[in-house]
Amino acid sequence: SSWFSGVQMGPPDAILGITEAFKKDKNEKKINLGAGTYRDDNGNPFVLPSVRKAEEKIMAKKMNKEYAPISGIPEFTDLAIKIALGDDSPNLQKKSNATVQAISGTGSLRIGAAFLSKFWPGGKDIYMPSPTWGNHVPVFVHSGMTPKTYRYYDPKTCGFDFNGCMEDIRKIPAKSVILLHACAHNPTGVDPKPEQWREMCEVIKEKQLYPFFDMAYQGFASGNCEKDAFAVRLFEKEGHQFCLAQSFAKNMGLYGERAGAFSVICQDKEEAERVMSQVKILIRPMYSNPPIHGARIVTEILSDPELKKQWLVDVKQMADRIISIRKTLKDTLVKLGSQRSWDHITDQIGMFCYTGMTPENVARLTKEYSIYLTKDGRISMAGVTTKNVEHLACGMHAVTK
Ligand SMILES: Cc1ncc(COP(=O)(O)O)c(CN[C@](O)(C(=O)O)[C@@H](O)C(=O)O)c1O
Repeated sequence: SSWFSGVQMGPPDAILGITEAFKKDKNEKKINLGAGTYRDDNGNPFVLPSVRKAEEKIMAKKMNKEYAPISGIPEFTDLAIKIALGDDSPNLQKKSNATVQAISGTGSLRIGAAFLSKFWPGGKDIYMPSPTWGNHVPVFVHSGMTPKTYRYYDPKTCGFDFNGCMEDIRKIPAKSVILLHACAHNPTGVDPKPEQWREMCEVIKEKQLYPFFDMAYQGFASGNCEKDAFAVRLFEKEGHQFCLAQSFAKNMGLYGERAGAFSVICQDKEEAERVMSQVKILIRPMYSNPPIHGARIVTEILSDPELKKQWLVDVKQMADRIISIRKTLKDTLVKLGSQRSWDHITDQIGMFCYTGMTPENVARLTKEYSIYLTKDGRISMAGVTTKNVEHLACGMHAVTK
């Protein structure tokens, strides 16, 4: 027998495996609503004009291919944390942030999980919203932390279970870590309202909990970077120390470039320097130093006022298409005579719509209509276009009436 005869075949990834199945389907009316990757109204991947311009500028500079520092390209990390916290951030003035470049959002979360697993002084439980992004659990489990949940989604309204959420947060033991989606919650598309964020901010401080923000959609949710960073900036203003995972995969369309950043907002500059030194010690044996091209693109865009202006147009264009196709989908379901309420399709925000469809509904949609989505009924709205929305609405109406 061979060395690895004991290795079992593992299941396909719940999200990325959908695309594999979609590719095998021969039906020309097939629709892929699985992975959270933006598509234009012709169903094609979208490279932002601001990204193309930034790449031209980078090529013209004929830069070398030297290693980046372990903590990444310094201009990139400065610009990344600045767009998150805003120009007048008190922590940026004090330089009390320890920010490293990471392998996109997943890599930021993974470094954060490894850091907290080793240095968090409290319990190693991390409280996540229920439901949360499928990959959150393995990222923290592989890093030695124990995932727990707090109520977040209300299946009755397909909206936010604010009361349940607050009740559960109040019960979390002091000095626990709580994971918060900064905007565009995945998979539900349900975000707290500003006044609800204020109450959550209060109770998280009162209960001495440590926020870990995952901000993978800044600018992509509402089309406005400031608006989408509301929760992170509120917590900073209210004096929380927290950590933050950022991704430029969606808001700059840099999926495969893997550009992201991980930050720990510390007490002061001296503490940030100690934390930074330990985060670098974690990174070095993981992948030594990060990829340079994506970080250079982000740096070009965020450091050049003209390119940044173009980017804000590009990201708002993506957000606006999602928002408008939500309305088209809902209106088409109503036009087809569906008796169900589909208000949540337009109430929810960001890449995803948590439709409320059951695994049986999903199985029929895939089998009978070649429509591919995750078993939990989540659809990536980016996969919906004016060309396929009719087919999608027909399928959704047929399986839910
Ligand atoms: C909340 C959240 N956090 C972090 C990430 C990581 O993203 P990246 O490492 O590419 O920067 C995603 C991406 N989630 C997906 O959009 C999704 O849920 O389909 C998809 O890209 C994925 O990897 O699953 C996410 O939705």
